[in-house]
Amino acid sequence: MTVSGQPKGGPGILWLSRDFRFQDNPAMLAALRQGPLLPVFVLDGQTRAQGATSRWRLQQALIAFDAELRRRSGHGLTLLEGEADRVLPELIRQTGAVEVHQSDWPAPQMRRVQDRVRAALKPLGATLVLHPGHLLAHPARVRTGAGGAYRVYTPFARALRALGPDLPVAAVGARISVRDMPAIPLDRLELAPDMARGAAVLAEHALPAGEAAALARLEDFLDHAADYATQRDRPDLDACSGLSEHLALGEISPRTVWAMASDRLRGDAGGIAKFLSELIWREFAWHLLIAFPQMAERAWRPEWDGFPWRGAGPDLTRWQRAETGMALVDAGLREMWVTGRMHNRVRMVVASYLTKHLLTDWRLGLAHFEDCLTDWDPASNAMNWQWVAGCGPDAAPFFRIFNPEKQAAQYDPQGTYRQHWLKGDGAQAYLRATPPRWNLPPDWRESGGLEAGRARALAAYGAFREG
Ligand SMILES: Cc1cc2nc3c(=O)[nH]c(=O)nc-3n(C[C@H](O)[C@H](O)[C@H](O)COP(=O)(O)OP(=O)(O)OC[C@H]3O[C@@H](n4cnc5c(N)ncnc54)[C@H](O)[C@@H]3O)c2cc1C
Repeated sequence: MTVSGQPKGGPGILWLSRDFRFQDNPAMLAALRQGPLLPVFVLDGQTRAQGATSRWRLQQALIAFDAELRRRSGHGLTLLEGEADRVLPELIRQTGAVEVHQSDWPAPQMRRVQDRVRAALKPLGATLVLHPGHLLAHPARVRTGAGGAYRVYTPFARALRALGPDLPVAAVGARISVRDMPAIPLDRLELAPDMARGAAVLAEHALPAGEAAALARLEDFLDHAADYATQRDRPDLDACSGLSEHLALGEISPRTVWAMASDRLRGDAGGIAKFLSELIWREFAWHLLIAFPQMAERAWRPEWDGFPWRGAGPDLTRWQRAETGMALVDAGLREMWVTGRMHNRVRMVVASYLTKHLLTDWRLGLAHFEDCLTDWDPASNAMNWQWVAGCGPDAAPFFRIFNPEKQAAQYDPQGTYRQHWLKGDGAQAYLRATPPRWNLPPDWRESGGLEAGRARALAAYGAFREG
């Protein structure tokens, strides 16, 4: 065993999977204490299994990180292909390093890879050292009185606030020493060749990637956060932070976001306080996923495993193609297809429509979001889908069925958002971005059926309850 933090003379291997940043990055600091930094990204099966859009966004994160690394050191990121439990031991043999440092991404798929890497490093006398960085607080800190996981947001949030999130660590220096290794050139990387919509459309509408963009976005949001609490549910306004994809990839740490937002709390009339409580929702999602790693596959409440969800079929296809005929639902799905983003309020309406009016299995909706979102996050996606479907912890009850028309009237009162995506420039962009084989009509068509869908959902729920 080696003691982390002691210089060994070899390079300090930093195995990146998320957390592409130079601020608040304990794993990078620890690797730098070993010697010159050797930052490695391993293009493995687990990465290729991600949805196409999040792979595309990951590529943007890698490019931005590599550019900043070159600015600070003159050398780039080492990109290698293969399974991490073969690639990393080989790197250990080549370099003589004895530790691999990683910022922990506590997703079940990464846990499996980490276990395999640990086993492969052991015969070489090398170790995998995991560092915090993806969450506000180390998961072991926030426990119930009995030492278990919370199941309800409010007591979880209270406990986290009482303990206080961990503090960010010092930023890495402006100049660092980086070890250059033969690697796949980043400009040859094509992480999402299978993306069903044109990457060009996504590139045109995507937000800038990288740590500098994340910090600028946060600063800008904090300058205008006063109205966040009252306007965050309005998809027609630009009231939200847009930070989720930066957080999903760790281009900024939640601890930095918390610290910078908390500094501005004084004098704020509730906007920033509400924003901090949303950040705790992200933390709660990870808390749940760590406690229940099957959260993306199985209902949190086991009794819901027997609910008669419908599988794939024409309803799902129409939903995926934004052809349901429900204005707010189709507008949201079009927004996601073109930009890789969807407003939170609209996500709830879209998910409710699929799982309730169309009685379709929430896992099919979750998979479509996973394929289409630039901010895909396994914890937030699974928690929210289960929340909407009614089968998760602290979930909205199944009989709470969002009415897309009422939601639209309340949250898009002038119809600007719907107009843009169904008839305006957004509609044109959407039609350009859809595969020709979908053969979509040029004009969006409205359809009815809300009441029938609601009645069918309630009847299915009633029969399910009666057993
Ligand atoms: C069905 C469904 C699926 C979702 N899938 C994802 C996903 O894959 N990835 C993802 O990051 N978010 C997901 N969300 C949560 C939420 O919609 C997005 O985090 C939010 O829209 C991001 O925009 P923003 O950064 O401007 O948010 P802001 O309103 O500015 O909120 C600030 C931050 O708080 C966190 N946050 C806000 N709302 C939620 C929430 N409901 N759950 C968890 N964290 C939240 C995010 O990190 C966000 O960046 C999902 C929501 C629903 C209803």
